Amino acid sequence: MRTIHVDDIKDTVARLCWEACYYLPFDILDSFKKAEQREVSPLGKSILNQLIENAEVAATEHMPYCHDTGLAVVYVEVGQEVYLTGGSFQESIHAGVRKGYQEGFLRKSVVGDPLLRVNTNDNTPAVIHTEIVPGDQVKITLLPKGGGSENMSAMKFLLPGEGVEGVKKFVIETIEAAGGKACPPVIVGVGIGGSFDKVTAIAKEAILREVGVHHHETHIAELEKELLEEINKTGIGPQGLGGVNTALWVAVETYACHITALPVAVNIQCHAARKKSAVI
Ligand SMILES: O=C(O)C[C@H](O)C(=O)O
Repeated sequence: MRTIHVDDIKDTVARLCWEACYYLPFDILDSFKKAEQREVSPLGKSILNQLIENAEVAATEHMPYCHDTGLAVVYVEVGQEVYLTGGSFQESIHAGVRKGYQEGFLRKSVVGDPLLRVNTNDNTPAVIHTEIVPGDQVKITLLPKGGGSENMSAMKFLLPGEGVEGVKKFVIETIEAAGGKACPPVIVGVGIGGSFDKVTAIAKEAILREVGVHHHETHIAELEKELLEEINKTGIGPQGLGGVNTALWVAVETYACHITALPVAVNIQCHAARKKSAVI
């Protein structure tokens, strides 16, 4: 067994909060540059250049890439040979978010009660997904999820007979309904299968996948390519002002499901596609 103190988890989460919000990942920045080269709309090109410049300024000035520094979604893979000591594991993650958002001067975007709507003023609580995995390490991934694109995400139970064509139709309808409100160019995470809860979980996991990496199964990789092409034919374009870059990438994750069901979820990630991991 390896002993890890929960304060290490807290400090790592805190660091990941501001690192994720200041430094856009390389794969996302690279996808902006490729999108700028393909873009045919002068306005679209200008927007993509502004996104690239914005990312560079945020990184050099150590400032948030976007004013919406998101709801902190935290994925933790805990090795089954790890002994966590020093207090509550869950509380150490919330404490890390509290510390990271305060010390990193990140906007606090969480209300404690969805109906009473009073800001918790420290961006807690986080949304925490924990998985027990082999090994003696703890891997933490921070996904600060912006509100605008999350609001445009959707889930639907299709009839199994609707098949892959039904899935494509639902994804395109969701992207068209989102239009400019999801801050395109977006990353589109699609979940297919599982249950009501699982399908949305895998759609969100999909947006964490590196841009440029397709699903390992050929028919799913083909679906990703077709969806990307169809989404970019909508003409919504950068910031919804027209162009050939509505999405930078589409990632599809699947899971087994009930014989009567074909659940589909579309989790839209705005161009502020922040994600950062660390291993303890
Ligand atoms: O939360 C916000 O500031 C706005 C939001 O991210 C949006 O996309 O409109």
